[in-house]
Amino acid sequence: MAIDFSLYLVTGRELLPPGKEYLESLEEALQGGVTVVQIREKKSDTLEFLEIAQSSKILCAKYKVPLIINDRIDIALAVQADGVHLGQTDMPVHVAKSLLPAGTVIGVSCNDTDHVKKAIEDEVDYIGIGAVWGTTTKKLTSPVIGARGVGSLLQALDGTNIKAIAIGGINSTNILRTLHGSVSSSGHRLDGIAVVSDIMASPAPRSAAQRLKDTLDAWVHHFDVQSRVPQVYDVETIKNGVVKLMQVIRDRSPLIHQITNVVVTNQSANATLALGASPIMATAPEEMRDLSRIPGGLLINFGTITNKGSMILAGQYANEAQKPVVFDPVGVGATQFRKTTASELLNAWQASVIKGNAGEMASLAKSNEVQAKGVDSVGSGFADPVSFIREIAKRERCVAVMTGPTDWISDGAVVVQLENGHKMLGDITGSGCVVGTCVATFCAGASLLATAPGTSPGPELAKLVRGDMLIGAVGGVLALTVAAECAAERSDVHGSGTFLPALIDELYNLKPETLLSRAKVQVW
Ligand SMILES: Cc1ncc(COP(=O)(O)OP(=O)(O)O)c(N)n1
Ligand SMILES: Cc1nc(C(=O)O)sc1CCOP(=O)(O)O
Ligand SMILES: [Mg+2]
Repeated sequence: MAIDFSLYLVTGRELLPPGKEYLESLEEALQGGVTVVQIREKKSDTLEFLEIAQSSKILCAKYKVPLIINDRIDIALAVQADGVHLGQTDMPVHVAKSLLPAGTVIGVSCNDTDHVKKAIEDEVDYIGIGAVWGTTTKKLTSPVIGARGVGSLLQALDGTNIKAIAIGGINSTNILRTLHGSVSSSGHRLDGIAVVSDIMASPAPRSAAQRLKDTLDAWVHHFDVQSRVPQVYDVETIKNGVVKLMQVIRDRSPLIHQITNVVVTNQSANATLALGASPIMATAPEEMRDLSRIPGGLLINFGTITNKGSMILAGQYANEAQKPVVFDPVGVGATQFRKTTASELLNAWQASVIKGNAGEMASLAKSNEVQAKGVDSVGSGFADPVSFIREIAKRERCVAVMTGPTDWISDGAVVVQLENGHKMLGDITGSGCVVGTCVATFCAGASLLATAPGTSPGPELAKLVRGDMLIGAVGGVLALTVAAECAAERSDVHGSGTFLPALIDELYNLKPETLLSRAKVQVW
């Protein structure tokens, strides 16, 4: 039997909120888009398990959704379930197969590659990979594996038809990260996610399921259509796209929420205003949820790393709201603490853009080709920056921006090379951080453009991060580097002290025609 595993509900009656009946909750979840249901009854005796399985089967049949039984072959036989789910210490697969009718779907839990190898030998139909994230629903016996851990188990399935579902702590704030982050380096991806508490503990299971399903459907569309048929970019498309975003930002003034470092807070806020957007430099965890609901973009510049909790929350809420998240891992190569924090953040949410200098990007890619010194990189750069930036974008499943005398930007397919800027940018503090601000502002513009009244965004735009993040990233870098050229040429600029205010002025007065005529863009 072919099962759609995309949104796999595993029941947990003990988690129902007060006043919610089990069958009412199950029916609402089915209406919200659950595609397969597993009955998991860890505390019931046999009769109660049987009755719950029977009543669930009737409801699932009404919505044409298959039913799977956790652990118990006898219950599966009694209710003629579509399948069983077995853990590593449950009945061995070959014994279960000898008892169950041919065609019964068999799934097993896998936590490491040996489990996956055995599942392949046993010719199971699917594996449940977990736990991805921490969960309070079940006492875990192995450490959580994170999205990247899922990817290495997925790779072990290459060349088989076995389906893969991730489980453990998945909810609407981390689903995007779970899906993107788990794609293996061979391109193997999940067939679905399994969820207990995000649906069962919800007072509104229909909308909880619907939220997850919407993201899943958009993900499948994005993966199947967008990634296979990448958008075609040429220099003119890019330049015109950037100019359009300049106008959108000035017309609609998106809110740019920035968690950044104390050194650059003031100039970042001023640069945002100069571009026509609205800055808010909020760091309190209590306001992260509210801010995510306002259209715009989020910049996380981890500079002095003082607000890690808020950075995690802000990114997760922005993912949930499908808003752009721009990550600037300032000085990430400088200390072990920075490296650990960067990977913690990148595991917690899905970045739309990662921006750094050569040293920072090398550190994220674990490459020794370019070294970092403090927040600066040393050396002459990468021998093959085109391949490097494309690979890091592919690996992180986002747009990657590497700044320097030449700026390199990629979405994993196309690579854009920019040759604008002025050496005086290196004479003021935090010019790299302000590039991050400009990128976040242009990405917010791209997000607003994709959802403007009168446009009809396809499902991939409506549900994943909205808008063209590549054009957003190029726009942010170009705006600042072209403004820097204009500022440096002014007769009232005598050194770094006069350069900074002139730079803000030039951003404020930047005209589309100036940008179009000065932009030095090459596409690879
Ligand atoms: C889809 C899915 N994946 C994993 C599990 C866990 O099964 P198991 O390891 O047998 O643990 P229990 O659920 O029995 O506690 C699952 N149930 N479903
Ligand atoms: C039943 C189960 N199995 C897991 C595994 O890792 O095998 S984690 C888990 C519980 C998942 O619940 P929630 O979605 O509420 O976190
Ligand atoms: Mg079990």
